[in-house]
Amino acid sequence: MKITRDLYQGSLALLTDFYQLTMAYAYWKSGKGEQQAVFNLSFRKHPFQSGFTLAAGLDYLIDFCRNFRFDEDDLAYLSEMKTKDGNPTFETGFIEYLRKLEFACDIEAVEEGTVVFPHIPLVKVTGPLIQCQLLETPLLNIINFQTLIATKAARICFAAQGKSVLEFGLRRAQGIDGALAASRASYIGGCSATSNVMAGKLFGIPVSGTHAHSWIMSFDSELEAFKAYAEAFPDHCVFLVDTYDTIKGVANAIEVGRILREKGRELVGIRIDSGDLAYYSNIAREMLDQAGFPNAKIVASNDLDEHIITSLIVQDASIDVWGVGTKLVTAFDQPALGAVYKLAAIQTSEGKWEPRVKVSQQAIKINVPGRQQVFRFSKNGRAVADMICLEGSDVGRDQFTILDPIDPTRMKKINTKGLEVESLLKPIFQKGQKVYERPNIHEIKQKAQRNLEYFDKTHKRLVNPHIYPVGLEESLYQLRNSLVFKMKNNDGEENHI
Ligand SMILES: Nc1ncnc2c1ncn2[C@@H]1O[C@H](COP(=O)(O)OP(=O)(O)OP(=O)(O)O)[C@@H](O)[C@H]1O
Ligand SMILES: O=P(O)(O)OC[C@H]1O[C@H](OP(=O)(O)OP(=O)(O)O)[C@H](O)[C@@H]1O
Ligand SMILES: O=C(O)c1cccnc1
Ligand SMILES: [Mg+2]
Repeated sequence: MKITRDLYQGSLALLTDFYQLTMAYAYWKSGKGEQQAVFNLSFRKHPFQSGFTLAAGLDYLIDFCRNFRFDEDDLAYLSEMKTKDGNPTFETGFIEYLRKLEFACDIEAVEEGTVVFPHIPLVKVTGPLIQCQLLETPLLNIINFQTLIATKAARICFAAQGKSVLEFGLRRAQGIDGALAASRASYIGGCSATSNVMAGKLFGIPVSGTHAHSWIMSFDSELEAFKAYAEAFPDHCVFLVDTYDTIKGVANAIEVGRILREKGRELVGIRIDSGDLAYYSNIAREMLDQAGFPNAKIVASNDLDEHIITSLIVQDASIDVWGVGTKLVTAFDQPALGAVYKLAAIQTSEGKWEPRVKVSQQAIKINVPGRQQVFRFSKNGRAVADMICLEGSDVGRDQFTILDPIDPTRMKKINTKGLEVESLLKPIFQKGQKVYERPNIHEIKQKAQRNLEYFDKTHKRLVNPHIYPVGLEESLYQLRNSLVFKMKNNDGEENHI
C-alpha cells in the first residue's frame, strides 16, 4: 500500500480506534493478550438492495498486515498519552510489549473478485487476542469500502450490458485514498479504465479520458478548439460537443473528423455531458453515420448510475461508452457496506475452542459462532448454494440441510451428488507469514467477471433480485440457537420483562 505508507510515513498500526488500544492494554493487564481467538469479518445485508456483493480489498489488507508493527514514533505518542487524572494511559510494560509485537495471526479470506453473500466470513483471523482485536478497525475500513465500490461498479457494468464504463470519480471522491481505493475497486468491478492517473501508476489500471469544457472555452470558437486538440492528439480525439450547442458541436466534430481523415487519421468519438442523453446521442449517431463516421464512438457522462444507464438503454440511446464518476466512487445511494468483525471463538487454557455469540434483540445482529469454513456448491458451472459450517465438518456427505440464520423457514436440502464444491476461505497468512500468491489487478478483474458469470442473471437483476441460497449447516444453526438460549438464561433476561 505504497500511497498510504507515503502519506503516513511509517507503520499504520495507529490507524485504529482508540478503544482497540485500551482493550489491548486491558487484555495485556489481565493476562489474556496471548489467548488464541477467532474473529470473523462479515456483512449482514447486500448494499444497494443488490442480489450479490463483490469482495475486494484483500491486497490492501495483506499490505496492512505485513506492515503491522509499532514504530518508535508511534510508541512515543502512546507513551505520552495521559488519563484525566494526569497519569500515563499505558504502562511502560505495555509499551514494551507493543515494541516487541510481531504479527503472528493466521488469516483466511475470500479472494478478491469473489461474489459473496451475507453472513459468510470474508476474512477469518485466528491468533493472539490482542492482535486480532487491534486488526478490527483497519480490516473493516479496507474491506467495507472496496467491497462496496466493487459491487457498485459491477452493478453499473451489468447495466451497461458489455459496453465500456470509464471511472471519472476522482474530483468527487471521499478524499485521496477514498479516490484511489475507489478507482482500484471500480476496475475490479468491471470498469475499463480510470481518469485517475495516480491510480494508474500505483495499481497498473488503464488510464483514459477526453477533455473538459474549459478547453473549448479557452478558444474563440469550438471549431478552433477541436482543430487545436486534433493537432496535439490526432489519434485520440473524443470531442466534448455540448459546451454551447450540442448539435452544432457534433457538426464541428464531423468537420474536424474530415480534416483528420485527409491526414490519414480517424476521429475516435464525441462526448455528450448534458441535456437529454437519449435524444442527443441518437441525433449525434445519425449525423455521424450520415457523414461517414459509423465507427466514431459516443461517450455519455453526467451524473450517471446503474438506473439511468438502464433507462437510457431502454430508450435506445446510441451510447457506446459510459463515463461514471460521483455516483460510483461515493457509492451515492449507500455510503457504507456495514460489515462487522466479531469474536467467534476463543481457546481455553486447556486448548479447547469455545464458540462465542453476541446476543441481540435483532436476529440479524446475532453473529455466527464457532470456527467456520464456507463451501460453495455448483452444478455445471453454475453456483447453486453456499454453506457455512464448523471447521472439520465432513464435506463428503451425500446430503446437507442449510438454514438461513435469520429466517429458518428458508431452508434448503443440498444433495451433493454431481455437485462441485469449493472452499471459499483461502489461506493468506499462517503464523504471521504470507502464504498467498497475490494475483495481479487484471487477474482479479478477470476472476470477478468469471465469478459473476457463475451466478444466474436473476441474482444480478438490479431491482428485486432473486435471493441466492446461503445458510448455516444444520448443526451450526443449532449451536447458534443453543448458545443464544444459554447466554440469555445466564443473563437473567426474564427479570427485565
Ligand atoms: N434520456 C434520459 N433519461 C433519463 N435520464 C436522463 C436522460 N438524459 C439525461 N438524463 C439524466 O438526467 C440528469 C440531468 O441532470 P441535470 O439537469 O443536472 O443535467 P443538465 O442540466 O442536462 O446538465 P448540466 O447541468 O451538466 O448542464 C442526469 O443525471 C442525466 O444523467
Ligand atoms: O457526473 P459524474 O458521474 O460525476 O462524471 C464526471 C463529471 O465530471 C466532469 O464535469 P463536472 O461534473 O466537474 O462539471 P459539469 O457538471 O459542469 O459537467 C464531467 O464532465 C462529468 O460531468
Ligand atoms: O476525461 C474525461 O472525460 C473526464 C475526466 C474526469 C471527469 N470527467 C470527465
Ligand atoms: Mg457534472
